[in-house]
Amino acid sequence: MTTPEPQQPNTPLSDTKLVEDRSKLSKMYQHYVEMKDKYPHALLLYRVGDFFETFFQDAVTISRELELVLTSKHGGDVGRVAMTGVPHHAWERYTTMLVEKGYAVVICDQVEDASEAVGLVKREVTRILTPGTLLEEGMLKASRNNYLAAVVIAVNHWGLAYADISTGEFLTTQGSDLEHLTQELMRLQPSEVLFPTNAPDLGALLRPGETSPSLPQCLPPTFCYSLRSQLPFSQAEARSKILQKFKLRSLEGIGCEHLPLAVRAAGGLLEYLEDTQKQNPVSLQLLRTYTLTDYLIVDHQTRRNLEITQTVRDGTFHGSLLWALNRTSTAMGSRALRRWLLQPLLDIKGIKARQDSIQELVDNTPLRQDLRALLRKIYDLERLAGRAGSGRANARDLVALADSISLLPELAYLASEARSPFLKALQKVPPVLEELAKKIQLHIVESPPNHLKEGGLIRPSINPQLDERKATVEADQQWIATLEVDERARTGIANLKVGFNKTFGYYISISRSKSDQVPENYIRKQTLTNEERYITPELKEREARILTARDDLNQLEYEIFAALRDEVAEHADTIRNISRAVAAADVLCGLAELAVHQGYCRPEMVEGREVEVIDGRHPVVEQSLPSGFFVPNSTWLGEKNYGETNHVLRSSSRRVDTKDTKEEEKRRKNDTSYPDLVILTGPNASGKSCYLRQVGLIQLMAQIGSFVPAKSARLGICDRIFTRVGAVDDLATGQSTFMVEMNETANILNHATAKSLVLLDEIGRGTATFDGLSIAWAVAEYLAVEIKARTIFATHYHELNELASIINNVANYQVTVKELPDQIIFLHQVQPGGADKSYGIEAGRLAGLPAVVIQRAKQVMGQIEKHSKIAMGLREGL
Ligand SMILES: Nc1ncnc2c1ncn2[C@@H]1O[C@H](COP(=O)(O)OP(=O)(O)OP(=O)(O)O)[C@@H](O)[C@H]1O
Repeated sequence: MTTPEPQQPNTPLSDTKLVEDRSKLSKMYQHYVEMKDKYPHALLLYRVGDFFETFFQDAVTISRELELVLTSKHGGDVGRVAMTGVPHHAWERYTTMLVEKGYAVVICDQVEDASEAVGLVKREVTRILTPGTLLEEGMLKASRNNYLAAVVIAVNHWGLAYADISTGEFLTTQGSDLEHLTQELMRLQPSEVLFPTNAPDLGALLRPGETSPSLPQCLPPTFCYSLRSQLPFSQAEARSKILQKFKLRSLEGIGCEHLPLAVRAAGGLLEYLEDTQKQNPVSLQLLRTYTLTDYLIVDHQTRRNLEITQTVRDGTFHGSLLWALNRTSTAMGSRALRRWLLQPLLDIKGIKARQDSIQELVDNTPLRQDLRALLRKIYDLERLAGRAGSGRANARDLVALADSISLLPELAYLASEARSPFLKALQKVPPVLEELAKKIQLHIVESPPNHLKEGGLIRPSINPQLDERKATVEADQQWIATLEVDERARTGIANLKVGFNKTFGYYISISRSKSDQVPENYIRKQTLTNEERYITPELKEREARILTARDDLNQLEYEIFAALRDEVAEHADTIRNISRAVAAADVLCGLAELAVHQGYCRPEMVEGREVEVIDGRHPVVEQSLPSGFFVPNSTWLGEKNYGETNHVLRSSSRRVDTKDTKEEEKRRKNDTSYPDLVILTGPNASGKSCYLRQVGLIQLMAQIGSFVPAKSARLGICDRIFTRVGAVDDLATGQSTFMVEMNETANILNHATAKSLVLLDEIGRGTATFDGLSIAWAVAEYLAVEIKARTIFATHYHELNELASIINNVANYQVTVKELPDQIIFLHQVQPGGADKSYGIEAGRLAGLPAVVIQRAKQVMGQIEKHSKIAMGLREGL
């Protein structure tokens, strides 16, 4: 903790610690400092009239972060205090910016009417916002979950729990390999991670990039970490917290009774939610335990290299796989598709169930189109239920919820003939929800205002007391409305007006030239340049009645609304269950639409290891190129008898033409023996990387149950997909390009199995040619012989083509080009055989290297080739 520097005289106080004697502060600041003491690590927004003000150090931080003017205000006998503020109606916008920057924000609001307060206005903390505990619509991204995670690490084991309080999801797991914990956090991309510690910075929220010695190395520094006390994370505390929250007697039923670290993480997370959401406890679904091995493991590198949710180049959504596949119609659907893509399945039955639904929707175009048209009208039921469940929904939320629920019977009707289980799940709409929707529509006006305490929410004839109060207010308002006409007639003053302002209430306004004509019962209240304002005792009496009646009316409306919201809250889980079914149906409708429009096929999922793709395409590049420009390519991998039956592909470095590919395809029909490892060679920019990624993406798409961009496909299940693509310096951790490459390669060799799919692009490039080639050779050999993982190894080391003649389960493929006398044409076709040239100089020419450099490069290459003994040496030596 740093000691504050002494303050210069006359500069405003910018640190509460500098206030030596708090009694010298004015009353309000004393209260402010008291509150700030309770939340030293958060920014405190303190309501003063129409503003949320911040003082002392928070004012300095906020003015810097939000680029607001830093001013100061008299704080009592201590002099001036640093201050900045935001208008109260805009708090959500400013808070969102602060939370996005990784700050926790505490809202301290006025909880009594300032005009009725005796002494200091009563203020209380009404909301604590941290990155992982947001519920407000404007603060959340519709297309992705907002996860809060909790991590507990003990010797050789870890526990991880996570929740999205806006949708109610709550899951926990436990593992032993710390690498898996890191990967799981990278998959979830939580907005905030809780970590128990005994360190003195307890209670701090570390923003992304900020470090603390109490955080273990395996936790990626890219997230926000809230450092919490150990106690709620202890086994006994955590267990009882879970039992109490879900009214359970044992954890056996939810599968974590024997997973102490999973329990500790989940309990600690619940305690944090209780602590930060005191005013409105969040509603969560029953905790679920999951196992990492239930899903295809796609590590962070691979997810990045395959550009699943964002591109590598600039991190944008546009150009990612999710972008190419997303045809969903609802926010729930787009979140679900994202989750599916980040957690592909291993279970063939589960995959086939999704495929069956897609097939049904592909075959039945009217059903697909009708469902999609209806889904587009459905709001985010999942998050609406979440807000209602924790008492934060406003009247517009309830109307949106009711409108969406009332579309569900129509959805059920459309799905009534459906055969596949995912669509059948839409067939049952719980009657209680229909009743609830009707009740909301009956009670709340069609377009209610945003504010809940200013009336205008409830329809007439719902509550006799409410109608009565409304009638009184209306009668009095009517009296005032006719007063103007009556008084004009009575006084003969044609420009007499009745007006209202906040300070004086109702008044009668008369131009000064007519002031000698005012009747006797008028009492002068205010004189302006051109007019005089008067009141009458009767007018004031009416005014008092109107104001009190209106307050009562608004209060009663609010109470009726709140009771209705509580009723919705009781059914939050039911709404969420049906919204999960809607989300899944939406994803499947979208995937079916995509399959139809992009000409995808249903892959046959098999128990074996084969990866057989006929005329596959890259799902993203295909959509980015003009129609018909993408050249489809086939893939054959993963059948163990390869070497014994195959002779064609083992003839290395052979150039083949299209006829050979056709023959190869014909031969393949009767022969299921495919290599495990393919050495893929070809000129620069010919399409090797694209092909490599295409194979990975097709496999991944198949394991989420989607159809795939190919003429046909037969695919065995993969346990992991690994990629090693491109070379990027990891400056943040001080690792060189080559070290990053070697670390990633080591990870692959240590974790890949015969069921994995390994995609390697140019291993060994970042070092001297001999070292690089030797490493590449040894890595390929290890993968083919020791692990027998299905592998595509793209390389410019043509020497590796020799492996095919030495190892049975290795084959050579090349991406072909057409060579003309003074240029090459990229055919982007993958064919059997190995390439013997890279045409790198030609690529340099196309990129615009000066002609003299190209000329000189050709000369140098001629000489090097003459002297090179690399290939010969390897052939003889190995
Ligand atoms: N099958 C294909 N059909 C049409 N265009 C393709 C195909 N494959 C690749 N391309 C185009 O060729 C470009 C180069 O492809 P890619 O980056 O895969 O080449 P590469 O062989 O890996 O090159 P290098 O060895 O220099 O890394 C891509 O940007 C893509 O637009």
